[in-house]
Amino acid sequence: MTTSVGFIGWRGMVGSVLMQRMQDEGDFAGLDPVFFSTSNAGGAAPAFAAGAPALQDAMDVEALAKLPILVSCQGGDYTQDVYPRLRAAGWDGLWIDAASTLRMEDSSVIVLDPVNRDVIDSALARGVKEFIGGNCTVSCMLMGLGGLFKAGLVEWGTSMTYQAASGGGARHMRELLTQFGDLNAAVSAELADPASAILEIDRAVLAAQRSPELDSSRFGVPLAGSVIPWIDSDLGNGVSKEEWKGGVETNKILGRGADAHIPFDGLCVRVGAMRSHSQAITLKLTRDVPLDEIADMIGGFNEWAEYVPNTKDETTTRLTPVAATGSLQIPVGRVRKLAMGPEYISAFTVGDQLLWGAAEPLRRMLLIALGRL
Ligand SMILES: NC(=O)C1=CN([C@@H]2O[C@H](COP(=O)(O)OP(=O)(O)OC[C@H]3O[C@@H](n4cnc5c(N)ncnc54)[C@H](OP(=O)(O)O)[C@@H]3O)[C@@H](O)[C@H]2O)C=CC1
Ligand SMILES: N[C@@H](CC(=O)OP(=O)(O)O)C(=O)O
Repeated sequence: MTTSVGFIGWRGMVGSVLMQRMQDEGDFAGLDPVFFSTSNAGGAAPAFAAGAPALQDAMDVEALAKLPILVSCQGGDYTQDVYPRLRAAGWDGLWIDAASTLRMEDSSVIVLDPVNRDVIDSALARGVKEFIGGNCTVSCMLMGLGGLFKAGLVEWGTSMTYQAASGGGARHMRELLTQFGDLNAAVSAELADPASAILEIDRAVLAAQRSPELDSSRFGVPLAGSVIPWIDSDLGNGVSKEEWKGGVETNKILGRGADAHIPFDGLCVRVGAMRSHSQAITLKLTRDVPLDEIADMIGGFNEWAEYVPNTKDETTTRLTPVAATGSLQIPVGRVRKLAMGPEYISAFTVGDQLLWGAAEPLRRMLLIALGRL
């Protein structure tokens, strides 16, 4: 028997990675996919889905409500607008979503099954209908370091992130590349001349970065050759929404109620990496644990967490966005005891935030809902 599943947002950054993973894993077998669009209703369904009907209007609640399962990677504004109207129209199906809109609702579960399969299964048994992918940095962090959290070893943690342009979506990646190109073009003649003065090049690049001509419409300020230490909205108390998610989502995924919250906080920073989010983490452990035991707990937690020995060679070859992108593996390295005491450890982890940070938990949630995983 085939199941009809509606896909919204399938051509965006997260959606296209999800579509690729589903093709790679043969997940479309036994599915009748129906594709929706906010911009091209009536257009052709994607070529990989032979036989699928033409694109349907993603704003058409009646069309959406015909499907028993909907998977949305369209974004938070879309969820906020359409989801309540779907429920108001009496739709009783399963909603699987990448957006943050519903994550902290009591009615929803944040899905990251290698960490919280028990939470997902009990929610399904209770009739929960909202399964939401977690924030990318949180999901990648828990995929890598979840073994320490699950062992009850983390008293508190802090994470300083280095988040790639792709976290903003397809158009943000294009903007970063365009900026790199424009900056290069501003000094290409001088670069070609080994005798040209580096300070002249530096001045010309800075002038191009500060020029209103440089397209910064997506990020708001230049990212190429710079960093932006604020991600997502301003909560008005000095905390960015991205930073707030780190604490609340970590605890919700782990199923820890208010009385058992693990304090987790830090600063979130956008950097000019294309894809894959990195984070430097400090953990205060509940007791002094030898480093080799910590390494075993990290690497043994799931088949994707990968302990990277704390040497310069291993770190620089395996622990970068360039090394991690496109892979489901989550390398965790730079693990050492800090000068503050034997219970304080550092770690650095990188994860392809479009895989474990976004598409993969949704793909697996769909398989769980279909009884295939
Ligand atoms: N990017 C990330 O790392 C993560 C994102 N998320 C969440 O996932 C949701 C979707 O994010 P993301 O995929 O990054 O968003 P995108 O901006 O890449 O895509 C969202 C939608 O934008 C429309 N769109 C307009 N122009 C383009 C274009 N040139 N190329 C592709 N799509 C275009 C598409 O809708 P249409 O086809 O209808 O026109 C698409 O579905 C958001 O809620 C986000 O917060 C969650 C975790 C990580
Ligand atoms: N905010 C993240 C990506 C993202 O979309 O996260 P969330 O799904 O929590 O809004 C970033 O920009 O890197």
